[in-house]
Amino acid sequence: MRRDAPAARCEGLVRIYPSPSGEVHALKGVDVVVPAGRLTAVTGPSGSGKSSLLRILAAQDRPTAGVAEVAGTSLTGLSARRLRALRRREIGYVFPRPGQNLLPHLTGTEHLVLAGRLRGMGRREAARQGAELLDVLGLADRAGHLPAELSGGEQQRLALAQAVLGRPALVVADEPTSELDSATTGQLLAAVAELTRDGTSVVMATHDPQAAAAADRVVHLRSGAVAHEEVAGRRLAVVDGEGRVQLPEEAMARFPGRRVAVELTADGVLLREP
Ligand SMILES: Nc1ncnc2c1ncn2[C@@H]1O[C@H](COP(=O)(O)OP(=O)(O)OP(=O)(O)O)[C@@H](O)[C@H]1O
Repeated sequence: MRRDAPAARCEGLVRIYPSPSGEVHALKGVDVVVPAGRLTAVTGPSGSGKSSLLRILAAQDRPTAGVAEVAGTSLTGLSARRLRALRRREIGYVFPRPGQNLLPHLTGTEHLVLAGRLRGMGRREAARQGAELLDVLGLADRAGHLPAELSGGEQQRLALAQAVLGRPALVVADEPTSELDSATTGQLLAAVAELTRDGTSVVMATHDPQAAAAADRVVHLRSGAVAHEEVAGRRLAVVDGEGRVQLPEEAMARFPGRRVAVELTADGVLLREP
């Protein structure tokens, strides 16, 4: 994969779930770029579509409409077999609960050897890279331990090592710090920062302000659409391909009649109450 290209991107992503009480429009045309070698956080209230977006980027689900690409490959047109192969090679996934990521009867090293084998690596190479990763993530002295002998934070760092082994194009983490306290969250985020410095691309859903603050880019969802992004401390509204922008909630209050007069000025675009 070209490391200057984005690790993943999606455009006009729509996900509609059928349900007995009617359709649920979880994603309503989402455009997101996940830059390579960076941590991108996806935030937003409960039900705003974070997991729906991440499941599609992780090739675990298909969109109803729109484009999703990982490492330059469109996920939408792939057969189930090719999607599975891409997922195995190019995507690492971390679940929210430490126990969901690990098998109770495998040691740290055995988890990493298995992850490497699934990515097509030889046992010896997987063990070598696994040992390197455990060292980077501060788990070298836990290599022979079973998950039950690790703390929640250590389990999540092992899950991260497992997701990163073999350098997939994208690591997707759904609320990986949700069950960790502030100190162990800090250790996990430091581990993520170490990995992104080394070129790993991570997209992480989170409710945790500490985790969002550690990200290079924050994509904030509201009701299935991108409300705004934060890059280098600046809040940016997102204009989609059709020219739609979500106004900040504070700005919505200015337009109770839901109609605006749009004026192009020398230095921008002005929205006024008509
Ligand atoms: N399989 C499904 N079938 C029907 N509706 C679903 C399904 N999965 C999610 N939804 C609905 O889609 C919307 C978005 O859900 P999603 O899980 O993506 O939100 P979220 O931002 O990750 O929420 P949370 O922070 O609570 O995990 C919600 O209204 C949810 O109830």
